[in-house]
Amino acid sequence: MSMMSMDGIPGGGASSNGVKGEQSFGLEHKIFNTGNKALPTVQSNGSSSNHAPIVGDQLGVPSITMATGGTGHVGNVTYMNSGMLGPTGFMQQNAHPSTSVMMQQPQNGGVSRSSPTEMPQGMQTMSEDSLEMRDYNSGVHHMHPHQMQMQHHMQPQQQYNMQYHNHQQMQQMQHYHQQQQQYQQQAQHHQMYPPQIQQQQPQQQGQMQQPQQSNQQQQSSTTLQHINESSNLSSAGSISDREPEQAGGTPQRPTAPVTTTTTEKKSVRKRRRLGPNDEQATPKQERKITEFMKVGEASGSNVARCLMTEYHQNQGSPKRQPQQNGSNNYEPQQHQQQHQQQQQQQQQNQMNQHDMHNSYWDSNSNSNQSPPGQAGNRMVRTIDGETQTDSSLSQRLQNSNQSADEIAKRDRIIEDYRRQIDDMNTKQNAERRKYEASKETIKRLLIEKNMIERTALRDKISADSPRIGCFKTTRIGDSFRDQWTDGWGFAEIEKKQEALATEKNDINAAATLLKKRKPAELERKVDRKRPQAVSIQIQNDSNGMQPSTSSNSNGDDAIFRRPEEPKEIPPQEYTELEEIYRLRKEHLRKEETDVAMEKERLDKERSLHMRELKRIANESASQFKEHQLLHKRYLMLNLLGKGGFSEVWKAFDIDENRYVACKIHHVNKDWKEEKKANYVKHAMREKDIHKSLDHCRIVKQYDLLTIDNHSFCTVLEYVPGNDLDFYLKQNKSISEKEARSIIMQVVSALVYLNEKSTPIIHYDLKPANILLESGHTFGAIKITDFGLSKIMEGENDDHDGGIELTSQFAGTYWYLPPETFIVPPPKITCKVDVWSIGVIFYQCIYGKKPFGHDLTQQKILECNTIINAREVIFPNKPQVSSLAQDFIRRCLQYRKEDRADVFELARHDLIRPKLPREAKGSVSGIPRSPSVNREDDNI
Ligand SMILES: Nc1ncnc2c1ncn2[C@@H]1O[C@H](COP(=O)(O)OP(=O)(O)OP(=O)(O)O)[C@@H](O)[C@H]1O
Repeated sequence: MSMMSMDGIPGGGASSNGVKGEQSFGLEHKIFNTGNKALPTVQSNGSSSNHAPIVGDQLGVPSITMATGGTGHVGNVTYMNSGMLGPTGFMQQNAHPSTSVMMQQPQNGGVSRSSPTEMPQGMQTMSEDSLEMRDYNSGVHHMHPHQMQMQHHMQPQQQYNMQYHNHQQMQQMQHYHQQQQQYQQQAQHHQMYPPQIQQQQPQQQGQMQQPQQSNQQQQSSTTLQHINESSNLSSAGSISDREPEQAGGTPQRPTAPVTTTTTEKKSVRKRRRLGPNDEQATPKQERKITEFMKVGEASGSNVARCLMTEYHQNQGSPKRQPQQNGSNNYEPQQHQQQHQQQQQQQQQNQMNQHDMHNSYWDSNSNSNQSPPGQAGNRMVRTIDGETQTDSSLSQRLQNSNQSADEIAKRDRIIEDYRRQIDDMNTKQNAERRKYEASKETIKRLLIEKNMIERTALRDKISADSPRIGCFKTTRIGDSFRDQWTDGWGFAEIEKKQEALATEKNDINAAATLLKKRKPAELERKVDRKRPQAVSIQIQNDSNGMQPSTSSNSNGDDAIFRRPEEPKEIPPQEYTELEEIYRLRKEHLRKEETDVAMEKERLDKERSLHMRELKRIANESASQFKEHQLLHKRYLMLNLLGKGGFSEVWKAFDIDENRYVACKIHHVNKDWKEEKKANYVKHAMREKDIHKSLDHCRIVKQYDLLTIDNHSFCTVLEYVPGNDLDFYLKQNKSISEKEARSIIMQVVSALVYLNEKSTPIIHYDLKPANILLESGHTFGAIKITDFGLSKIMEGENDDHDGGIELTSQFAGTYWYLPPETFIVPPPKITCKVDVWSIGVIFYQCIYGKKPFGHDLTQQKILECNTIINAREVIFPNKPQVSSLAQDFIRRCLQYRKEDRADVFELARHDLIRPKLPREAKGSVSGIPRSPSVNREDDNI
């Protein structure tokens, strides 16, 4: 935290009403900047030589501490948080964080009481002579920032030195007096020149101010001319180290010229920075100046501003200029107004002074009595020996000049900042335009891509329809219905199958006949033990003797006669034919398998095709088919599916650059209000529950939007693959390993739901709500659809406890446990989901549901199928491990009290993490499932 302080700034002598500053006062202003607001507090304590407290703001912005003082009295003005314009109208300035500035302006030889011991160590060590850099042509000080910074550190040293060399300075005053008389004449001449500094802001002065301006220009010109002509300050003055109470109203005048020694030169060099009014301060007048300062707070006194301006001139980087109300906004116009006011007040003051030209800067003087001052910081002071007013006026002129420089400099800096801000705004706007344009481009490309995909899909559907089939609207009774009609693909397969069947029959027949014509020797070889009668029969057959079917055989009966038995063929021929028929049968079997597989593929294609046709029909009927942009963010791409009261769209989140699934809930306009309210209630509950969930096996819910009076949308994580239901419809069943992998993940999600402070029952676990990320069953899954889920709020989730089942008979019956069908329903627990897991596992492995597989929901209800589902029966095929069967059995326990809970499932040997053999049963405190023998695990 840095601090800047100005000690010894004259307070009373420079008052705007012309009262000479003989007062001693202590004044402390503090502005505690809280964010953008500076809260001024004014303390007038009358203390002398009060160094401003080192106060810093917590925001790392330098605080400015200014101390104004009369003779030996210092009024401290502390501004915190880098305000540039304090409550008194003083201009404040940011300091470099490492910069501390102490400026003194002894008043008419008065000496600040700042003691060396009070100075920070670093402030006492700087050389003072090397830092001034003046532009003699312009009369304006230009200092390298580094030099300015060094000056800041130098001032306390000067102050210190002045206190110890006042007596030498007194001796020099006589000499200065003589010089000043010459300078007065020159100054009167220079007064006539227009000030350069005024030319910097001519346009900012109003028309009404023109007369004052010209006057002011004269004043400034004087100062500037002095600066032009003075490289070193010729100063003399009544610099006194008297204590305030000793200081009289009139400063002591030097009595005789004194030859300046080297030591004296140094001392003069040190003291030249004392303010002109230091000695004039008296306790009596302190009150007045205090009042002035108070007035200055309101009006922004000229003197205070001059002092502050001088102070600011020593600062390297004016940055923020708070308004008088304390805000830290950049206000160059405010600067200019202040500048104008300042100039006017200066003119007023200067007009009241009759002998104001007693001092000037002698650019050509190399007088040793005028030590080279530091630019900006050095208070060049000449004293005419007659009045203190002259020197203070001269000082004020200089201050005014410096103030004008500083203001102009600040204006330039502010202008720079403004330009930078404008540039940044322009860049930002350009970036924003680019961003918007890229969003538009992404949107356009996505729509284009989607249109291409849609077209391709529709083309494919159209092309596939004749082969696979399509829905045809047919009249059934009074109504029309879409009925499925298979395409030629199925007919072809049928034909193939028929052809194969015919061929198979032919081969079988031929093979049978061949057997009958089997040569006897082959027969004998094959079956030597064959009974004689059979042998004779064969011989008869081979001789063409037909057994008579009727005793009465005549020509008319010939057509009814049994065909003659084929004659025996030679063994070679028989063997060849037999081989041919056998091979043909084998081939037929292969062909039959191929056709069966083709048929299966076609069936899958058909279910996909049917789903796609339905989807396209729903998509075409949807109000979102035209790539709507919901909430200027979610670009609707294509319909994923339609549920009971909702449709799920694949969308692209333009803000987050990701695909999402937008589930749009529609409230039917024709519903009764009660039903609407109930639906919305459920949807809201789904949203609330889902929103709180964050698990890798649960689809995330990102957002909820209202679309119109009848629909709203939940934005969900998009899962690219199909759901398990569709997969099972396509593949009938999956392997136990794959099923176990899916169940393991579902259990993991359920454990998460049950570990929450208020456990959640999903209540609608089924293959359709298990999404397969990769589209197949050997990848990750995510569960979704919390539309029927329930929170176990305030309920005890033990075996006997549970929550009321408020929505009985909602859900999918094949997957719901018996207790949900009992009327009235008992309390339900998370074991509802455990039952569902058992059904899903069973269905995955065996390709059918354990209870009511072929029944409709309605039938299940009517037949009390689930209420009677007391025991699960496992088919012989496919072979399933006893572990898996045990797992299913634990899930499908009829009584919920006997059923495993989610945590027990997680501990089941089938799915629990496999640990090293030696650690089994002891790690993580998970006991082995007692009813299962791991040796049986043959998965
Ligand atoms: N987050 C998602 N990512 C990808 N597809 C999804 C997502 N959520 C749902 N779907 C798909 O959208 C379709 C419709 O989903 P929805 O949940 O509405 O269907 P449902 O479960 O059959 O209907 P209901 O809600 O009436 O039970 C399904 O095919 C489902 O696979």
